[in-house]
Amino acid sequence: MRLPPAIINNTEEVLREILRFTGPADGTLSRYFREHPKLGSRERGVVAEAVYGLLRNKAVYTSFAESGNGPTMRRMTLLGLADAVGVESLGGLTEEETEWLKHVMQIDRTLLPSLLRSNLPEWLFDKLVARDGEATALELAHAVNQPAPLDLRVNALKATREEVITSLAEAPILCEPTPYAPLGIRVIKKPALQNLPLFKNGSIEVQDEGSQLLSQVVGAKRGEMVVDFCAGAGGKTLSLGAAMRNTGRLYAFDISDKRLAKLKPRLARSGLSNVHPVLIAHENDAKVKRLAGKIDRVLVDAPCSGLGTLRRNPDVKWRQTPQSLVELNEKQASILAGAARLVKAGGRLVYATCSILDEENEAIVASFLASRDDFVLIPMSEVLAEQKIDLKMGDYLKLSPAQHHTDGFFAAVLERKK
Ligand SMILES: C[S@@+](CC[C@H](N)C(=O)[O-])C[C@H]1O[C@@H](n2cnc3c(N)ncnc32)[C@H](O)[C@@H]1O
Repeated sequence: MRLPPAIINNTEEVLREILRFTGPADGTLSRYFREHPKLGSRERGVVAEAVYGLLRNKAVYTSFAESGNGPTMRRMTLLGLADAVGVESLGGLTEEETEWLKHVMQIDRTLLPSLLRSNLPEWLFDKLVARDGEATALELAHAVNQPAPLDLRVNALKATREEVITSLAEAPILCEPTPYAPLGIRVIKKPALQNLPLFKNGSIEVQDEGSQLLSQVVGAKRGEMVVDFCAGAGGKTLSLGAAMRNTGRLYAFDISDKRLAKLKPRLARSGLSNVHPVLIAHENDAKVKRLAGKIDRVLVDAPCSGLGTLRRNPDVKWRQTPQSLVELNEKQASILAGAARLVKAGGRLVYATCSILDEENEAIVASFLASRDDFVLIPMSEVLAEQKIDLKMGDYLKLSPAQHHTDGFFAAVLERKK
């Protein structure tokens, strides 16, 4: 069935706003849908798919849109929509538009110049090529340009992975165990989960396999004192609390009360009672200093560029700049130094990001270690062996959408000498 012609105007309207890049695309899209309640669920789905497709392929679509006649933004919109539903499903096109769309959708994109084909901003593509070579950079660019699968984590306090898989199959929801994370499940299509009893009773949470692995390398155990220093809405807090079997004490620090507020209902579902959310003003807050030298494990899931999550947030690549990276690097180093004072002798500090860039990852860890001879790096290969995770890594956890089919994550484990 053809889509109503009005959907082109809706998509163009929201796209115009999103392409100003004044805030995250998902937030703008949700607000637009709230303000346009008459859009049905099918239409919303199509608008969202077109917008995300366009953000993923913005470089190529901009160059296509510059060919042909008429306003560029309309042609960008048509490309996003044609990609989402096919040219035949679009109503309200002129004959010329139909012909033009059919022509550009057939262009062999593998023949385009590398930078254009990567759909990355030039500064980022150049950085990746300088580090990995052009072929690997293009492979990564291709992998981050695909939509992410939906991964779930089983809450081991409430169910086993096998029980959840059986129960999902009855729904029926097609899924399979994730290859590396022992409690992960990859859902084949993307059903609405919110109303499933398994979700309501806290047996499952949505969490990318990479994020699950990152929590696991923290190695939090029963009865320990643990701090999740940048807890946000608590994706990793929940997995750490479950790994501690709801014992010990887990502090969830963050400077954003909005994000910590989102943790509350998730905590209620999870059945965890060992988690203490704490709003801090900054990394040197007196609440941090009071716990100095007392903590067994500290996770710093640092604020970062988010360039490892482009599969979910394709707008991020157009919103980050070399300048914003410099500012993030200063913050990352300062948060790591602030969090380090919490760690007791023999305790561990885990520095992590969802970035694929060395300057947010290895470089921050190297400069921390250069100034702190009371910390040593524990090679990730050892940590993974301790955790019985079958993944080949060197000193660091470096997960890549191209190789591991997770979001791009980095983690380093540092131990305070006894
Ligand atoms: C990558 S996000 C955390 C995601 C979260 N750990 C999860 O798994 O869902 C980084 C978080 O760091 C917080 N943050 C920024 N500056 C901070 C600081 N100085 N101290 C503590 N948290 C900070 C941000 O509010 C944000 O929630």
